[in-house]
Amino acid sequence: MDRPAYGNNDPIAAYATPLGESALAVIRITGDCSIDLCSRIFSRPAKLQESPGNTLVHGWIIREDGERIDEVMISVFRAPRSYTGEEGLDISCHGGIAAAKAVMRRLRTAGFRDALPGEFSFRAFMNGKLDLTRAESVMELVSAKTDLSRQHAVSRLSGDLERDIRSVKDLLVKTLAATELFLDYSEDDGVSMIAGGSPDTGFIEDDEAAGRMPEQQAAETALERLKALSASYTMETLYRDGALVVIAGPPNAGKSSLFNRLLKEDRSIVTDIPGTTRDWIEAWISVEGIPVRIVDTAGFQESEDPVELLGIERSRNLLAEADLILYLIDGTRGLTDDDRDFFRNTPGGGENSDPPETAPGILLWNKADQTPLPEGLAGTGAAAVLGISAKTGDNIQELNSAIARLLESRFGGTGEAPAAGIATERQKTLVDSAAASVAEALELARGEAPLDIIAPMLREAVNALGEITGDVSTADILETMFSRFCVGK
Ligand SMILES: Nc1nc2c(ncn2[C@@H]2O[C@H](COP(=O)(O)OP(=O)(O)OP(=O)(O)O)[C@@H](O)[C@H]2O)c(=O)[nH]1
Ligand SMILES: [Mg+2]
Repeated sequence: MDRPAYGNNDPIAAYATPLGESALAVIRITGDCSIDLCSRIFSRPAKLQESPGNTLVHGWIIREDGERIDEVMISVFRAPRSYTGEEGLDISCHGGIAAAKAVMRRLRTAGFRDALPGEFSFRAFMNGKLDLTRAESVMELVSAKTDLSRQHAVSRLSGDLERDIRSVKDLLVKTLAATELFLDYSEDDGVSMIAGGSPDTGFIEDDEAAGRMPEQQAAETALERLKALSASYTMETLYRDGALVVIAGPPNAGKSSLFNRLLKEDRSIVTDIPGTTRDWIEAWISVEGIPVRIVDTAGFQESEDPVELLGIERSRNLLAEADLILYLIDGTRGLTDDDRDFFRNTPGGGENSDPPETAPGILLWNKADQTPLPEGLAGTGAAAVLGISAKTGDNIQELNSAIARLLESRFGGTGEAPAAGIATERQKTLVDSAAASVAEALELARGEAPLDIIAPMLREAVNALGEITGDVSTADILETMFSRFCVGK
């Protein structure tokens, strides 16, 4: 395979921690002769050169004239027992911009070049330390927003997805091998090359009736598993990217109070003056492990004030983008015609809204501490109705569960505990392409098409799956993928 423009095993260096005031900063280096090169700018060169892998060495990074730059601890890694599979060092220097930059400058003069984005993981892949699904999960882990998204990324990093993909691939290889073997015999002996063959060729066992290909059951199982993997993608995007949940409703209903309650922080201004919130305000929260971008909006009301009107218009625009709407009413005032109209006319309002795929809405009867939710409040078209108190926190736990369940079902969840599935657009495209090829192969077999037309479809599917793990990959694909990583990873 051609190597991408990432180059060879040059000694490279990168900040592994953000540049800023902190106790420590870590600079990673890897590549040919990196230990030797680093020892030339280190106060104890012999000690560093002799250090076995997975040990720590204390000393100073020094200038050419011997002046000390910073006191550091160096973790030594020897090939192949390192993240990249090459020899390398993690230099822990003092935190703060000046110290880390000075060490980095010194490394450049010693012969290290700055690493490109993803270059460390790229080398790990090239040296067989990670397959592509694991390499991708490294970035997912770095950007995980909640504990659950971290768990899913860790599962992929541990190889769960890789194993799953490889086992589906094995099923297809079984069908492909049997099909090709059958083709080889057919060519030699001039027997039927139609799927399933004809019973009198003697090549087809009794259980392989016409309209079937050899080892067809394996291909059928593979197709089912590919479909399930493809369906897992939307749920994974929910855990990875999160969802937009908008709090809307009439003025003074308690929207900002609810926003603060969900955030567990007094962020949005609360007063008893209707029209307090004029522009929307947002924050990220975790709702049962789902990252949620929650937005507090201006209450809908007639107004002459151009600023308030703009705020209301922005609120309405946000509703169109929302994945879920929390429509809050003031229970002490009860449900008004305007509230019913909201569920009838607004995108997101009710099952019969048009278009139907817009967000569901939960009707929240707030201030239930003063006026409890009346029984049998029906006919609103809301996906759920709950009495809550933003002030006392009553029923907020139930609200969190309702939000999580509705988001999961909107993102294709089945109600079962989520298992880690496919996580990137790249994986999804390849899984879909493999599924399409297998489906076509099965369709052709059912139509008793010749096996020499079917075999290439199976091969395409096997190749697509190989591309997911990186067994089959081109320089272009690798370059595009790793360049999305951050520097130092
Ligand atoms: N009793 C009671 N009062 C509440 C509750 N939630 C909010 N309030 C009060 O209702 C008033 C309005 O609350 P806000 O949170 O500012 O309402 P809002 O919907 O953001 O109002 P606007 O920004 O003006 O649209 C405040 O005086 C709150 O203290 C509740 O659950 N129970
Ligand atoms: Mg408000």
